[in-house]
Amino acid sequence: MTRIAVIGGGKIGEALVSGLLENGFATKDLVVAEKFDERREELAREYAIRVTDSTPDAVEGADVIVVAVKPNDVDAVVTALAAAAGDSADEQIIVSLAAGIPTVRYETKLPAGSPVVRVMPNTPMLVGEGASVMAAGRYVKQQHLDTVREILAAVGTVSVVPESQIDAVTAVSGSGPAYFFLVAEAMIDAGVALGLTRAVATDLVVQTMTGSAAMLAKSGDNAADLRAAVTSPGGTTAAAIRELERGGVRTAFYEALEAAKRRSAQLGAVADQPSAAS
Ligand SMILES: NC(=O)C1=CN([C@@H]2O[C@H](COP(=O)(O)OP(=O)(O)OC[C@H]3O[C@@H](n4cnc5c(N)ncnc54)[C@H](OP(=O)(O)O)[C@@H]3O)[C@@H](O)[C@H]2O)C=CC1
Ligand SMILES: O=C(O)[C@@H]1CCC=N1
Repeated sequence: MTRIAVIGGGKIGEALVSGLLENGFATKDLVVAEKFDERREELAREYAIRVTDSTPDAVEGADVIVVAVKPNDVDAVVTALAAAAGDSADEQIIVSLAAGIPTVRYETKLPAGSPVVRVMPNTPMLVGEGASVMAAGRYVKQQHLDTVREILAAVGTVSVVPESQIDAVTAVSGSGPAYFFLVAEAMIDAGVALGLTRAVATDLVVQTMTGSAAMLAKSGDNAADLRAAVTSPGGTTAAAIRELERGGVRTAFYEALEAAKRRSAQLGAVADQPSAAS
């Protein structure tokens, strides 16, 4: 089995570990490096995996190294990986989950030829329903992508795009769960305002979201047609949609996703980085 070291045991690191363990990966094949003492204890207790405070310790003997720290912490991790790389005889695949950080940022510091796969995952991988999108770095071969795909496929769908599209992917599916949670939160509050108990409103919203997503995935109809099918002439849905359109919901989504994509690009833009060609 592939041995995986996860650097950063925060929200997305935990979602990955938890999803992998739920889906057939063995505790002995997973190790997490995490800076924060309490968090280390929490992860070790919850998942019975090895958790260390040292990146060099975690990556020793790993086939795949997943970097799951905040974008600002990536450079420090890459420096540690570069120092540790000399100790490893075997090729290790680096998988970067950090929003915005380009593969070249790793490649310029790691030993020449290091395979770096940039991945944008999302938190539903915690329940095996993630959407992960991979982009290959300069030295990545098909066999590296196959290995990473096998890991991510245990926790959801996996697709591949050119790295130039990863900021857009981040705006759609990386941040996407937050948009749906926001809509759910607003609908639940609105249901409560109409007199439903919070428990009833929550159950109804969750099931309506689940059912709607299942219809989109399985019916073969597109979103516009499915929405039209709910909207009876002169009925309740038409009255509601008119208010949503008046509130600018559609424009708000265009603007929101543009802002997310822009922010992703900003996170990766560091003025003094060498160019990909150097
Ligand atoms: N959350 C999400 O939905 C998604 C996140 N991502 C990406 O995943 C990355 C992590 O995000 P998220 O999990 O939300 O962030 P978190 O802050 O929850 O987790 C990062 C963890 O890494 C720890 N850490 C920092 N530096 C090191 C280090 N050198 N060695 C070991 N551990 C370290 C942090 O500790 P401390 O807090 O003490 O610094 C923290 O516990 C980000 O780059 C983000 O862009 C991608 C897709 C979705
Ligand atoms: O908000 C963020 O920056 C991260 C990346 C995608 C989802 N969460």
